[in-house]
Amino acid sequence: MLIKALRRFATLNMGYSKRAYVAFLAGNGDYVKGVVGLAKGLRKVASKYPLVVAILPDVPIEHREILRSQGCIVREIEPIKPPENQIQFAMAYYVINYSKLRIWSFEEYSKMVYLDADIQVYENIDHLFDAPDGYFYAVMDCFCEKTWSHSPQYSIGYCQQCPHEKVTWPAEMDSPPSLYFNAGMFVFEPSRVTYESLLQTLPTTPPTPFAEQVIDSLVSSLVGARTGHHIVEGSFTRRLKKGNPDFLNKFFQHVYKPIPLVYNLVLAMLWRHPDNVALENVKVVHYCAAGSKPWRYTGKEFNMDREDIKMLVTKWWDIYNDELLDFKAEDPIPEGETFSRPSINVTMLEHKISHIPAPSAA
Ligand SMILES: O=c1ccn([C@@H]2O[C@H](COP(=O)(O)OP(=O)(O)O[C@H]3O[C@H](CO)[C@H](O)[C@H](O)[C@H]3O)[C@@H](O)[C@H]2O)c(=O)[nH]1
Ligand SMILES: O[C@H]1[C@H](O)[C@@H](O)[C@H](O)[C@@H](O)[C@H]1O
Ligand SMILES: [Mn+2]
Repeated sequence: MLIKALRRFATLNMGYSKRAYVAFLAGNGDYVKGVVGLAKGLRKVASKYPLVVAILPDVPIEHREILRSQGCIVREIEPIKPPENQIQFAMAYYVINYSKLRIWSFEEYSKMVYLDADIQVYENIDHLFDAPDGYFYAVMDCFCEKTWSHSPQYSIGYCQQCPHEKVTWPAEMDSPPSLYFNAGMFVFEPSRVTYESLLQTLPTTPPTPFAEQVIDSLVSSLVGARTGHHIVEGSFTRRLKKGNPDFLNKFFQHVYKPIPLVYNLVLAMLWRHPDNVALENVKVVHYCAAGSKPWRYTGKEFNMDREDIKMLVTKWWDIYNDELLDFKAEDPIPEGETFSRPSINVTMLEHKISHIPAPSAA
């Protein structure tokens, strides 16, 4: 009896101590290449933890097989369809991203690092798992690109990456918006309670254009600052003027801890805030700028002919094409991954990641 109970405790405890990276894949398009590249990249930097891929039912069997053959743990998830009012506001392209919320239900893992399929990891980041529990860690976003033209931040030229030197937040617009993270990479703790709360909060959350991560053409006309359109006052427009955060940003607002941008280099930082970026220190690159997905890269889009971009695209392909990085039968079976104790001192890590990076120290 006692032995049985102890065994059960040990199993539960082992389950609790599991850690993994997690990516998200939808559709039958070419994003599967991104996930394959990511799996190989994580192998190259000798990550100790497996890559779980949360896939929607529309991912074809052949793509699932490719992922398994690359050592990924494939987990099908049910799509999450946001309420109608949110679909009409969110950019269609991002609507599938609500399904990402399912990863909070992966409770057999105590901590996970989410990575978009258009991310590559160039240096080992396993130490992120040792960050103190109870927070949501991610990198602060940049508001300078056209994709942000719907936002009040963009309309007045304000960016949290250089809040003081360029534009200050106008007093008539209340307090400045809270820190906003890019949801392409984050460290989180799966939990049923959080998961249920996320799903329950979703229908009551005001619609936003970056879907799970705010606002579209109607909204930008409501904001009106740039277009000169009439602003209809109301609680909705007041929220917009403050910078209505997208769903995850709003949900985790009070536990969000910014980490240095080396953990998620949003490519536009290279031309929007070059002083903040020391490319040689960057560990994780997010190919999110228009035209930068390595598997679709042509070099023709705006800024895509830059030398640093060409170098980063080549670097991605080198990993993707490297057969030595393919998963081999003798490689450890990822499902068994657990950990025993933190590999680095937690206090050191806390110090390392809990500050907002100074512009020159990125
Ligand atoms: O056809 C597709 C399109 C997207 N995706 C998945 O969805 C992710 C998000 O798409 P992109 O990477 O193309 O988009 P961005 O990087 O511009 O998106 C950012 O904003 C989004 C808002 O919904 C999400 O928060 C996303 O994680 C964040 O990085 C992809 O990485 C990929 O994992 C697919 O699997 N198939
Ligand atoms: O948060 C946003 C979002 O991820 C967009 O898709 C990307 O194009 C932007 O550059 C980024 O700031
Ligand atoms: Mn992305």
